[in-house]
Amino acid sequence: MIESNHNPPLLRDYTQLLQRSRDSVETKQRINYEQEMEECGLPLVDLGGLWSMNEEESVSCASEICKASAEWGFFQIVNHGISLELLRRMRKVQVELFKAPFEQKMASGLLDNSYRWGNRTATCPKQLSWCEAFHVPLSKISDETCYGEFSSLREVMQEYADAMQELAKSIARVLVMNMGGGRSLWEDNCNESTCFMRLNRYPSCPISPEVFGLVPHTDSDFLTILHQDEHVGGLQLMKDSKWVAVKPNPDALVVNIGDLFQAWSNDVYKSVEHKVTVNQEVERHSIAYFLCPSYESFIGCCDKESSIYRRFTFGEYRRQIQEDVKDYGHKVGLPRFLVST
Ligand SMILES: C=C1C[C@]23C[C@@]1(O)CC[C@H]2[C@@]12CC[C@H](O)[C@@](C)(C(=O)O1)[C@H]2[C@@H]3C(=O)O
Ligand SMILES: O=C(O)CCC(=O)C(=O)O
Ligand SMILES: [Fe+2]
Repeated sequence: MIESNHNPPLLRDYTQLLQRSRDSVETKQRINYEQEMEECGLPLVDLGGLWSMNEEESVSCASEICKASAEWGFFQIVNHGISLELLRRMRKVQVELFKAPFEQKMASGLLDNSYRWGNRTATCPKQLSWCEAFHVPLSKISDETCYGEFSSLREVMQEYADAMQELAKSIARVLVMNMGGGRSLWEDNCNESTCFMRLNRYPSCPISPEVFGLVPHTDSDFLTILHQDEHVGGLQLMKDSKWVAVKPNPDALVVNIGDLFQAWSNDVYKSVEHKVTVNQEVERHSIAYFLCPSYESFIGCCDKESSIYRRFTFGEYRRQIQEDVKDYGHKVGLPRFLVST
């Protein structure tokens, strides 16, 4: 593939590393495995029940959310209250943004300098991500100076972030109440300035399935709401020690539990590993909204007596991840914070 001037130079930068390991058994096994993947339907929750005045309906909807969070760590939601018109408008500006020349995305300070691409610190092919992203702190979304010539982005980003914030909080409230928790955990610590929004683009990839779109990871937040591409699949998650692919549902958003809810619930809710594969012919877009607390917030456990994780702040957690990515090429995550280690 000739890398057009809006694509990051992924192939050029990855070539050496790939050539060195092309013949390895590990790479060959991984490629065979990817080609055999089947699609699955995630638990589907109709959020209509949650907004309903009928108590039986709202109790049953809440219990579906909690069951899926404990058994899958992932579910899809319909009737979520976010208009299709807003989702499409946001997707349209996202597509336009990524069409900007690579140099401009890299160097013009766009969206608080939040542009990232690939993983050039990787030491083996399984650490390579074939993607570019803007990982934007919500505190910067209203700041006009972040947008440069993309000033029309601001209004829709703000509208999208506000809508996602409300939705994420409604789901988090259900999960907290189910464990008998009060409002203190996140109502006071997560707000419109502590969360993140990540705009992802996975360019078509001539060497798929040799590299991932996004390497296997768990999210480092309370929960994530994902608006994935309506037609192009690629998201896979771990279920019963096997990778399963998520079939795109144009009417649904995908919700997944992050590390912080797993820690807070003492492993009742599961922060499940997921990854993205790439496609030889078509590109894929997605937007993730991460519900996060402020860096100073302590992530305790709802049951302080029997907590399996030590208390830590979100800032401490993020720093440890960055250190581990630097030292080992990947995130270690919650196991680092177990009381017994
Ligand atoms: C190299 C890495 C950065 C990352 C953790 C990881 O080991 C693998 C995936 C990355 C990711 C993607 C989703 C989220 O944006 C993120 C915060 C996460 O939890 O996993 C990032 C991590 C990061 O940027 O620190
Ligand atoms: O693009 C996707 O489907 C998933 C993205 C993701 O996992 C993330 O941004 O954390
Ligand atoms: Fe993720």
